[in-house]
Amino acid sequence: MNVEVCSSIKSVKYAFIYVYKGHDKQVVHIDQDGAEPIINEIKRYQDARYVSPPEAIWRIFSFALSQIHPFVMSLHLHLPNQQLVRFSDNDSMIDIVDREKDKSSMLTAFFDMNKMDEIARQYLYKEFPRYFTWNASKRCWKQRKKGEMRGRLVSANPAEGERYYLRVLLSHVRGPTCFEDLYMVNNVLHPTFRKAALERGLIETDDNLSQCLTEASLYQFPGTLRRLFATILIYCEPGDVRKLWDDHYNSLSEDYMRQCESVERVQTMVLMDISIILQSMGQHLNEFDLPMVNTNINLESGHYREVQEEYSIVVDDEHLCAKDSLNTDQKNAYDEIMTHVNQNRPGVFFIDGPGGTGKTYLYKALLAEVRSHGHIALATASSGAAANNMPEGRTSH
Ligand SMILES: Nc1ncnc2c1ncn2[C@@H]1O[C@H](COP(=O)(O)OP(=O)(O)OP(=O)(O)O)[C@@H](O)[C@H]1O
Repeated sequence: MNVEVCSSIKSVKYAFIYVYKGHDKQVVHIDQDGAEPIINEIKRYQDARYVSPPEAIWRIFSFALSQIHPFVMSLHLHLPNQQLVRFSDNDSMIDIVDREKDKSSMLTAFFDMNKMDEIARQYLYKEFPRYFTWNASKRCWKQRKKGEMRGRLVSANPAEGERYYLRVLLSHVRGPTCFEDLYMVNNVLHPTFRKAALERGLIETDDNLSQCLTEASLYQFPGTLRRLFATILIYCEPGDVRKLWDDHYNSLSEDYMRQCESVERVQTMVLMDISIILQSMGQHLNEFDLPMVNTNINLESGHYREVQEEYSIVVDDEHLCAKDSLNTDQKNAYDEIMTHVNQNRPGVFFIDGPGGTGKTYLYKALLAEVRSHGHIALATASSGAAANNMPEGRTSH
């Protein structure tokens, strides 16, 4: 049995990736006899997914793939009159606009409930599903009698402007009965949610931006966080960019840190990623107070980042020496496989043996040998636990 111990919410983020990333699959390409196939191994590796027998059985029997307890409800977030409306191709535009039902959303119904019910006013929007149930057909909230539910306000990026500040306000203001209540601070009606949030002291410092990154780092992966960081630099004008960088560097570089041992190289890779995003938005890295990119580090030798990562694997001396202590069966397999590698001949080998007979030991010796010659050896397994047994092993999906 594989047991995963999650010690922080961040570990949970990685555990859940398997639930949400979609099922495994395999891509097969059949070439015509005699035709010289064009093989792009990297693309194949990126595209190929694999349906393992346990997963196939699990799906054939329609066993549940995941379960959530307590249920989490995602709460609508929209600006005034910008709620989502559903319609079919044949509906007339006038009917769609006039349809009373569509004027009500979870958010406006939350305002309506606050108007009617004094008790409701003590809760934040995100706390609402705990005490009220959402009736989707009648578009209204009703007092909860049983069951458990948590609310999660859908995320908003600071680059979205007003929608983001509306989210900030809804996360702090209890009992609003309409959008105007959120624009209103100390009896002054402000023209924007941003101004109202500022007046309430919710966004007066970079704390707010830092909080946004901290919150995002709980469920977003480093690539998305780097995009968010670049977006913040451009649209949110943080006062102290270097502090924001220092405080969130670990989250921004989490993936590269796992793949690469050189601290300087990791930093350069993160900065280069951010630089590319900034350039796509018309700005340059050197306009911000960020560490200098070390131009001596060449990241361009491979077209694909995956190639770069594979080349940067450091081979363990112990694994390099393993080839000298293989037993006879291991040595036979090793020689056969290495002969194919050295003569550049294709081949598929199946190594079988009872538990503890040295299969992984052999893989380590093979991986070290191939990698030490500057070649790429992809170590994959169908489960995370098995992949972890091999140096730089990965789960194949
Ligand atoms: N030729 C060898 N010389 C020294 N130690 C070895 C050799 N082959 C295997 N071992 C050791 O034996 C133990 C079991 O080997 P290994 O983990 O490779 O087995 P396995 O077949 O992969 O097992 P499982 O199927 O349970 O994963 C390990 O501690 C490994 O270091």
